[in-house]
Amino acid sequence: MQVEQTALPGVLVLTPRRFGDHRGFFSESWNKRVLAEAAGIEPEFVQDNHSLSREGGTVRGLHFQSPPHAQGKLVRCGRGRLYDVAVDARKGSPTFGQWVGAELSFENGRQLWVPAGFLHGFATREPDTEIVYKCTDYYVPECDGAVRWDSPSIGIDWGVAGTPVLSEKDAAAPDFADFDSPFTWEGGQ
Ligand SMILES: Cc1cn([C@H]2C[C@H](O)[C@@H](COP(=O)(O)OP(=O)(O)O[C@H]3O[C@H](C)C(=O)[C@H](O)[C@H]3O)O2)c(=O)[nH]c1=O
Repeated sequence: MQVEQTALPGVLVLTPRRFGDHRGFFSESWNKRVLAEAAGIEPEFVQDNHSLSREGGTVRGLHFQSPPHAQGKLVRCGRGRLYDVAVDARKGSPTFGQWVGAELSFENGRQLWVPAGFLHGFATREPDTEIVYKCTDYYVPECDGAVRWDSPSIGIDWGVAGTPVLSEKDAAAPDFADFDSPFTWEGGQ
């Protein structure tokens, strides 16, 4: 598995190996031991998520779950193409409020590791794009939160022309500047 650091320490781009043959390909999309040995992370996943976005130019995010149910996410694109984004929301972090993005697609097989303490969102680049991701905690609606996708104080370049397709929740989310993050940087990475 190829491991790439990003500008946000702790956020990784992972590319599992693909074994191609005349039928297509095989890939271990997640292997606990390989993740520990190659990337030095040992998340305990408890829930897999899968969503389909019918239109290109759909944005889902920026989302998080607050402690004690903060979620780390291992994200990949099952069909189509998307731009996946992580934002450091940990108070006191040297990279607080900074973001990174990576294009994930069925074709490139790339994944993004988004640790707990980071906001997560994505923009679809094609119709009928499917995202699948493993989470380190269960869905707890009372802890589910959102920040505006286009918060000027973050300044994410989503690569989306005009207003994206949004849920009502995302359209009404507060700006990052007005967001009292529940996350605190614990030093180290
Ligand atoms: C997240 C989640 C949602 N739901 C239910 C709640 C709603 O009735 C319905 C749609 O939920 P929502 O509109 O929050 O779905 P997304 O906009 O795709 O939200 C997700 O998108 C961003 C990119 C994320 O990283 C999060 O996992 C998550 O916030 O699924 C569940 O039953 N379990 C869950 O884990």
